[in-house]
Amino acid sequence: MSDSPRPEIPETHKADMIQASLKARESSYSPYSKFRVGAALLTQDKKIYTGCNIENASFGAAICAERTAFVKAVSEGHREFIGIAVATDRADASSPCGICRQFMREFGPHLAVLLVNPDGQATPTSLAELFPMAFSPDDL
Ligand SMILES: O=c1ccn([C@H]2C[C@H](O)[C@@H](CO)O2)c(=O)[nH]1
Repeated sequence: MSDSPRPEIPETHKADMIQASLKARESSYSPYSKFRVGAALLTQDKKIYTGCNIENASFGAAICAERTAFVKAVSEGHREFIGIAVATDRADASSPCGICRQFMREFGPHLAVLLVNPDGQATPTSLAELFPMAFSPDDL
């Protein structure tokens, strides 16, 4: 692990990111788990892409909110990101799954992560903290 300071979402965008993640959560298609997740991803040039989890009758075909947001942003030409806010219905918030951590790591280790609860309270962390010693493009 590196000793570099934790990356942060700029104060100018924090409230918008929190609100965008909570709003994206409302689009969650989660009839099976009933676990709603919304994500808001901030690109280097300060655009916000949102995503929600989208489940499927073939359970393994579900996609998480974080990856939905990344897929939308990358497919619009973005490759560099500042941070992501992730909102769930849990009062103590919850943390991105392992597949999403790997997916996010592809686009760099310096990602700020905000874990948002339904009241909009946000716990700051980072991808480096959530996913130390990751397998990354540098390994290939
Ligand atoms: O980081 C995560 C973890 C889970 N989910 C979704 C997948 C599934 O629809 C539901 C329950 O696992 O939550 C996300 O969107 N992001």
